[in-house]
Amino acid sequence: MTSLAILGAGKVGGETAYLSAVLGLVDEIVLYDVYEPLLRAQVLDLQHTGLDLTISTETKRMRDADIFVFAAGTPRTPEIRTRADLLEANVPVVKRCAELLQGSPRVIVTVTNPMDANNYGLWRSIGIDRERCIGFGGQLDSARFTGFLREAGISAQGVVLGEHGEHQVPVFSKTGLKVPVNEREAILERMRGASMEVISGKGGTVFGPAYHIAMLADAVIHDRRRVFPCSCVLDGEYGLSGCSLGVPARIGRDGIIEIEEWRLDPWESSKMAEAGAFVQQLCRKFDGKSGT
Ligand SMILES: NC(=O)C1=CN([C@@H]2O[C@H](COP(=O)(O)OP(=O)(O)OC[C@H]3O[C@@H](n4cnc5c(N)ncnc54)[C@H](O)[C@@H]3O)[C@@H](O)[C@H]2O)C=CC1
Ligand SMILES: O=C([O-])CC(=O)C(=O)O
Repeated sequence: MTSLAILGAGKVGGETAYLSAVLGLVDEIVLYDVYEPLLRAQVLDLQHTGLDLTISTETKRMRDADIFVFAAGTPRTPEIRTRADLLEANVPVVKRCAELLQGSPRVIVTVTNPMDANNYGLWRSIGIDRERCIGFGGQLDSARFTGFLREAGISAQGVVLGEHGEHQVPVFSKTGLKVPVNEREAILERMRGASMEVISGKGGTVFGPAYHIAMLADAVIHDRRRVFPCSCVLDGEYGLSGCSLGVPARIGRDGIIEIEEWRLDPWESSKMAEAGAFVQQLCRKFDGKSGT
């Protein structure tokens, strides 16, 4: 039996539960939200699909899940400029989540923003192996990057490392094409605003995150051992530590199997260093030192 636990049954948590059920990824979904009427409605709505699935709302069961998705907390509205601006609001939710997970599931996927800092915070607060904590966002940024490349007439699979936020690092060197710096900066600026266009129009990003979270869950559940751009707690990789940051990581049933160290060009390396310094400062919030 495969069990998926999701904390936060809102837009992303709810859609992830639905998609995982429809794709037949799991036998059991453990769903919880502090807002009881929403939780009840989401459970009923899932039950009304008629799919052969056990649905539980018992938080104790989350600790035994094969994969746990942390999607609880405050999302952005058009008034909240950056994901990092959500830190103060979501630190207490990270801490509550850590208390809930004491026994801890096999693999944890952090979605709640600012995702990189929160992934680091969960890892610090629960005290488990860093390989078991995966931060989600790089796949989504990479899909957006691929779309912008296509619009610029470049047919290549885009990969984005760095922060899931203003300090994204699109890896142009991987496309095999020479893209001048001014063109890189123009694409990067559009990438920074990509999700806000969706948030302004429909109140939040839903299909994109849910699809890619389900693909990540699939890699864990089926031990795919594929490389995903995702946020990992770093211990010297890319010259960084004291943070979780987007890097290429091979994902399997127990989480992160290995972090690949790609050769980045000078523009990418300097963006990666900036991203690291920025996220390190956010992560200090969880080290008991003042960060923001
Ligand atoms: N990493 C990524 O790529 C993405 C991250 N996000 C982030 O995911 C988070 C959730 O986004 P949405 O689903 O759109 O928000 P939402 O507001 O629709 O859902 C969040 C849910 O969390 C619940 N909640 C709050 N505190 C809780 C607690 N202590 N325990 C259990 N439930 C709690 C709320 O009642 C709410 O239902 C936000 O921080 C958002 O910024 C959203 C999209 C993509
Ligand atoms: O932009 C946001 O606040 C939600 C998010 O992380 C995304 O869709 O990439």
